[in-house]
Amino acid sequence: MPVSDSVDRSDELVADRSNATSDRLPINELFYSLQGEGVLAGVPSVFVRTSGCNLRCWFCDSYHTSWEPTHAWLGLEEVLAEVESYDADHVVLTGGEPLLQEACVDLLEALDERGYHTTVETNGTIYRDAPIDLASISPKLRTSTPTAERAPARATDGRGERTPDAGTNEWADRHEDDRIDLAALSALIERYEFQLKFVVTGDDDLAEILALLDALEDAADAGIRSDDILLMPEGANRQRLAETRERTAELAMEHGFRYTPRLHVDLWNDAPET
Ligand SMILES: C[S@@+](CC[C@H](N)C(=O)[O-])C[C@H]1O[C@@H](n2cnc3c(N)ncnc32)[C@H](O)[C@@H]1O
Ligand SMILES: Nc1nc2[nH]cc(C(=O)O)c2c(=O)[nH]1
Ligand code: SF4
Ligand SMILES: [Mg+2]
Repeated sequence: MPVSDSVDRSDELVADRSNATSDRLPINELFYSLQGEGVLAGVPSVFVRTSGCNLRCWFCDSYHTSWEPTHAWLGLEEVLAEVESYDADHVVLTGGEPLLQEACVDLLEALDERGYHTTVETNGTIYRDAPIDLASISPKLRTSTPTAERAPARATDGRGERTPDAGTNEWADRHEDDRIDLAALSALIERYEFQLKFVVTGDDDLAEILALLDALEDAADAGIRSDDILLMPEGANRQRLAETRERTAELAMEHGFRYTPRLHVDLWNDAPET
């Protein structure tokens, strides 16, 4: 279900409380696929993708929810009806940053009441109290921060007009300031079953991952097992994944962490709604 029918200024999606507190959600896409990442990789799932993000990773594979957010505002009942039209037990709420949206709590409660297993894909900067079966947390490392050299990439099919420097200067500082929130991360891992899924661009990321895990273990009243930590190769398309996946797998083995593939990219490259 392609629902990207309008373009909002990103600030409005992050800051507009009147929308955020309504029972409507800015939906960028809603589709049925296989969970492509993490401990539930391979599980048939309905994906509900909200628009709007408080960060701007240069590599974001969901450009139209972050750098140039597009969406339709759908009521809770409309979202539920669409979800229920698929024969699936698992729902993945993602974005953009889904936990920006206050209405996501009502959606998660309604999904829980209907017996769905819910995964929330989040960058870990926002905590909300909701029936979440798996908090799939992907804290952003400093190599995610946009710079003049690392600007948002164009999809291989040429979708979207992506000017290489779109918003880079404005967002670089904001992204760097906001990407790690130890209090939010602690609250998430204390309250929910979780996985910590790090996007790996190269060897330099590991020192930061290890330091963050140390800081989080000190801050949170929850244990972190190596099984909870997943390294995922950076790559929005097959070509890029081919460059990053082998080294990411080696790093996972060196440190006793899990490796997660990006099954949907292997299967469908960077096609929308997959
Ligand atoms: C688009 S994000 C939406 C959820 C949330 N904003 C987040 O970042 O976790 C969904 C997942 O895709 C990952 N991701 C985004 N772009 C990627 C890329 N180029 N390569 C690998 N993973 C990527 C994110 O780290 C996250 O785990
Ligand atoms: N198939 C598939 N699996 C996914 N797992 C997490 C995704 C996301 O964008 O959050 C995602 C996605 O976009 N597609
Ligand atoms: S936090 Fe998630 S949605 Fe936001 S820019 Fe980064 S990868 Fe994209
Ligand atoms: Mg995705």
